[in-house]
Amino acid sequence: MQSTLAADRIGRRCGSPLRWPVSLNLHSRTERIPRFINSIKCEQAFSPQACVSSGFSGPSVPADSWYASSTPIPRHVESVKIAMLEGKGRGLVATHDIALGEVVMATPPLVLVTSPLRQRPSGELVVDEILERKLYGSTWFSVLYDGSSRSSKAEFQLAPADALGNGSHSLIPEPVDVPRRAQPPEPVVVSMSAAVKALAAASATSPAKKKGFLASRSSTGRRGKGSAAVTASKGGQGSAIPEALPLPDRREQTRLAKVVKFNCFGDDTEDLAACECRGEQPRGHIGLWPEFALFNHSCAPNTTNYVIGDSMVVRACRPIRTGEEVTICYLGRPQLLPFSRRISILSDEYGFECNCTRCMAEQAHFDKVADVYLELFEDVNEKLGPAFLEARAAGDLEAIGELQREVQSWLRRLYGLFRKTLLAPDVRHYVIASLYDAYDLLFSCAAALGQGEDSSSLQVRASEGARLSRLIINSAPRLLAHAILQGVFELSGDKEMLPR
Ligand SMILES: C[S@@+](CC[C@H](N)C(=O)[O-])C[C@H]1O[C@@H](n2cnc3c(N)ncnc32)[C@H](O)[C@@H]1O
Repeated sequence: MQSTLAADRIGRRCGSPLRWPVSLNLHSRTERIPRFINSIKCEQAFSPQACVSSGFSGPSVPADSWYASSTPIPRHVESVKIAMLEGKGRGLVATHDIALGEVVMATPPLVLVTSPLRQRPSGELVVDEILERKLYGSTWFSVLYDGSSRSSKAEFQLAPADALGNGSHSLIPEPVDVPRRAQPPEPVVVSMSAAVKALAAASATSPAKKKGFLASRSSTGRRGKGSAAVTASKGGQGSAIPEALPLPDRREQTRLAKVVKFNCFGDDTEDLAACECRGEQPRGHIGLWPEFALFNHSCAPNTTNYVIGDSMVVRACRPIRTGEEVTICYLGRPQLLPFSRRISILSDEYGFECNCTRCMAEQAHFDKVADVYLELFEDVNEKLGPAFLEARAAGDLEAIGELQREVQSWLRRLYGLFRKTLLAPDVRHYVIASLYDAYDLLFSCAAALGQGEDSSSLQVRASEGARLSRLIINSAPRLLAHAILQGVFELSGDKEMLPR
């Protein structure tokens, strides 16, 4: 969930694609968006209406208004309810059949720290805001997961949206036996300079805070990076929080920091297409959306999520049946890492062994292709990718051609193995998703060499897949491997991706 905190380290430790930001190697995300949207929807203008008619709208939420102006997004939590799930603590399950593209949840933050595009503020700022604004008085902090199994057993239910009025936000979970209604707290926005001052004052008077869980993780050097703004509720229980609420003791502060670590969500950008429609500048952000924090993880999730305005919006990316668990992916970009890397991140950073269908499928067949696959992955990210960037900067077309041939030969070897080992199609698709960087590199080589779209050469066929993948990444920054696969294999056709 705290992709911000994890991702910084993942890049260094695993040599993940974050080291070589493939998705930024040709254009920035913002620059690419209109280009790829145009390429797929040339018959439709890119407008709020186009968004709505192309599947952005959910039947139960009037989503068209979300994209027309920078109006607040109404809270929507009715499609899911809390359930106890074996081995996972609590999770969210569908209360009705959910269609592809339907809004599963739209929920406001308890606290949100924003920054300029492609800068993610540190999670420590979230902790600081919680302390500074006395948000620790919110009932949420007594029920959200804090790393202890006890916390994942706390029973409560989501307050119905209609009880709170249209456009208002509950920051209060409903205890199971004692239904409670609360007035929504008014959000406040403070400038970063105020937040930084408060931070300095608080750290001077409260040494304990520095020792908090996140404080010990400040080696990422992201704390306070760039200018940022903070949106927070005035108090987790609205006016119910007494002004004189004492600062939590050191132990409780450490626990609060853990709640932030396990439940915060951060990204480099908000949804670019939605921002364009709403006339807003996309921002980097990190925040705590308590209702959203109840989703468990899957490496092949059935939803995608992104921030519009200040709200976290979750949409189904495949049909979901009543009672089925609704999942998100905690990994962000590392979702395209090979299985062995993913499970170690989830275990190290999030404290659980992932046994989602994708991990199980890959685990069962992985040994058949593991060596070649991991070698290729390393080679592309550690050697060939950086070499391409260098060659392109130097205008060395010969070197680019050489790199292109090298990636092609890697892929031929791997596909040869696929054929020999009769890898199950679903596993093969998952493995190919993790080869996104290799395809992206082929596309980049082809583009740098000025190779045309009409050629039937491998690199151009591969580039189609890579372009589709990019399209999906751009329109849903929380990228989904299975969505990419759907795009690549259903639109291009599976065979098109095979080297000949
Ligand atoms: C943001 S919380 C999700 C909600 C949490 N299950 C609860 O009871 O509050 C993240 C934590 O949920 C658990 N979790 C999430 N996805 C899981 C999965 N696929 N398998 C096992 N545990 C999972 C892990 O303990 C993880 O650190």
